Amino acid sequence: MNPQTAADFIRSITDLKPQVAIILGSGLGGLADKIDSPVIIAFDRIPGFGTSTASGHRGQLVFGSIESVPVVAMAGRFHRYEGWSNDDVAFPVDVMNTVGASHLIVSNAAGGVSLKFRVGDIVVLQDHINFMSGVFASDQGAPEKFAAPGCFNRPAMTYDAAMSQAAFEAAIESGFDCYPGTYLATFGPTYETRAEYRMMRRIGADVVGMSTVPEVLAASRLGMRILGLSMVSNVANPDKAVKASHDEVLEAGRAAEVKMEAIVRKVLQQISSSPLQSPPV
Ligand SMILES: O=P(O)(O)O[C@@H]1C[C@H](O)[C@@H](CO)O1
Ligand code: HPA
Repeated sequence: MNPQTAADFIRSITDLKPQVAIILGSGLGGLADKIDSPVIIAFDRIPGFGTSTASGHRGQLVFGSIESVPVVAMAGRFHRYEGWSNDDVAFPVDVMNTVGASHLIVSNAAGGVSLKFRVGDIVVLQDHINFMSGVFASDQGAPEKFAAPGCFNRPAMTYDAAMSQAAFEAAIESGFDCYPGTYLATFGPTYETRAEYRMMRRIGADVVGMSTVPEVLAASRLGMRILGLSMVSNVANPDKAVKASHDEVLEAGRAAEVKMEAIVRKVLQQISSSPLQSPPV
């Protein structure tokens, strides 16, 4: 599916040109209710979009503004474990970029692998480890975009220093814990064994989740500036048998929404007052 077809459909409903795209992870969808003058489009109306089936994901694109910055938020996302291909998961990023977004704020709920994290902490992604199968290849073959010159290069990485800095400033101002970290993406949907958590900690992961990397790779390919945020929804403790559940993940997300909102507002204020200066790292 061509992103332009989806963009044309969206244009028939709203001519708002978003500067920033926001992907709201599990339990974090409430931020969509904070968007001024919202125009809501259900995913299943948009050509090429699937239907989000994971619980805690509403399945809507919400256009409007926050802090006077035009935004589009994805309330819900697609996951590989729901049966979508990498192209399906990344398609909305292409579409949001086609309708104008040059920046991406992508959030998720994730297990805290690093010993220092507590439930509700926010981790500002500096890098990722990709354990999802086949992320660089389409499940349907090799589409043109992946065969472009340079596609075998390391993705020009990726997470934006100035947007990260704004996130840390928001945490200091609002008085909550926020750390830099590396996200490890698994295919899911099972949570990890204790041995797997131990291995992830050893190889340098700070948080583990089941999303984000396909969207980040697409945004990186499109030259978007990217802020990645994980909300620690459960402590991935290799030393104690603790059961993780999706309900726990959703509940932690709702409790941490206020922190995500503080960060998003700060980043958007900085974008609107003086375009954030540093290039992507
Ligand atoms: O969409 P995100 O990454 O926030 O969803 C997390 C990861 C899994 O989909 C699920 C696990 O409970 O929540
Ligand atoms: O512990 C976890 N592991 C994988 N994905 C997750 N998403 C939330 N918590 C976790």
